[in-house]
Parts: sequence; structure tokens; C-alpha cells
Amino acid sequence: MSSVCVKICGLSTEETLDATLEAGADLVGFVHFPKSPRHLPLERGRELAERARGRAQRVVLLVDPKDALLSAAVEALDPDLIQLHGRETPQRVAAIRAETGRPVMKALGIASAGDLRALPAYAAVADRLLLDAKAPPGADLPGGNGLTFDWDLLKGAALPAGTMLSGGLDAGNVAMALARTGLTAVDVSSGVEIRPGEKDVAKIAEFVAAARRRA
Ligand SMILES: O=C(O)c1ccccc1N[C@@H]1O[C@H](COP(=O)(O)O)[C@@H](O)[C@H]1O
Repeated sequence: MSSVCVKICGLSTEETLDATLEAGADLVGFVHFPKSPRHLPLERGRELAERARGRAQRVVLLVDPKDALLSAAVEALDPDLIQLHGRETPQRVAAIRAETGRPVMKALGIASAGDLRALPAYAAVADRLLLDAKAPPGADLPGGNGLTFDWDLLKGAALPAGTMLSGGLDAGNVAMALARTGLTAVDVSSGVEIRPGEKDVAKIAEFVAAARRRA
């Protein structure tokens, strides 16, 4: 069986980035969204993304970015993948992909079976999909809330290869999540933190090992 693909999101220090790379994560995520406790100014994102160059896929996470921000983020971080975690339409995803020339991963919030109806339209234009728990009404963040969704909703769904699972994952539940959904790619932020925005090197290593330990 091939190895599970792991992304650690919301990195903000050299120490935790290095620990993530040493643990063997495939993707490292840098959040540029001022409301997030993981928000990185673009110049700080530039430094960390440069440090990870050639060692993992560098992902910049943006929420409903305007064209000017997209250009600035691409110039600063030179990302291997753009994660769109807002309310971008399929048309907007396609436009962002075309304008930037970068692969795009579109995040979709899942709370009920009906939320899966949007999948085909996004699968047609995005390079990768990411399934996250839908944020509660009034939440400050559209993701990164440490909430799981009912993984059984995915039973029987036609999910494109490489679809990534996220939302409330941690070292204690990631193997179960992979087994229940049949997916082979995971993303985590809160579950490897001591407090919002503060990653923990031991939790990162435990998460990567746990994701790859499944039978
Ligand atoms: O991490 C954030 O602060 C964030 C902000 C805005 C949108 C998405 C964000 N994170 C993404 O949310 C999911 C789930 O995170 P968690 O593990 O439940 O905390 C993950 O894909 C992050 O990339």
C-alpha cells in the first residue's frame, strides 16, 4: 500500500516547520488570512516557504482572495499549490488556476449529504479537493476550527483521487478517519497545536506517524 499523504497546515515558526519536514510530511501549509491565529504576513510566508523549498509541497491558504492578493501571495511564497478555503465558485476556482498558473486545491465544508452535491462542479476545475467540517454559523474562520464531520457521509461518494480529508483530525483519530472514509490524504491544523496558532513538534511527529500507521 502506498503511504498516506500528509499536510500540516498553519505553520508559523522555523522550529515547527523543520519538525514537520523531518517527520516526513508531504505538504506544508501557510495561512494568509488576518482573522486566523495562524495568519502569516506575506514576507514571513516568503521566508518559511523558501526554507521548505524542495523538501515538501508548499501550500498557501487563502480565503476568497482578490486578484491583487493572489498575485502578491504567488510572488512571495512561490507556492506549489494554492488552497482556496472560502466561498469561491467553480468559475472563480478555474479563473484563479488560469491566472496564477498554479495548481489549486478547493476546500469544501461538509455538514450533510447535500453538501456533496457541489463536488462534481469543483472536481472539474480544481486539481485537488479538500473536505473539511462546515464552519458553524457566525464562526470567525471558515476552517481551522478543530471540528470533525460525519465521515460516514462520504460512503458511496465518488471522490476524485487525492481528495484530502480534514477537520478535527489528530493523532488519536486519524487512522480511524482514513479507515472509515477510504481516503489516503489528510490535513491537520488544530490537532497538532497546544493552543490556537501554536504548533507542537511532538504532536506533529505523532500525527504523521499515526496517519501512516494504519493497516
Ligand atoms: O487554519 C486556519 O486558521 C484556517 C483559517 C481559514 C481557513 C482554513 C483554515 N485551516 C484549514 O482548516 C482545515 C481544518 O483545520 P483543523 O485541523 O480542524 O484545525 C484544514 O484544512 C486547514 O488547512
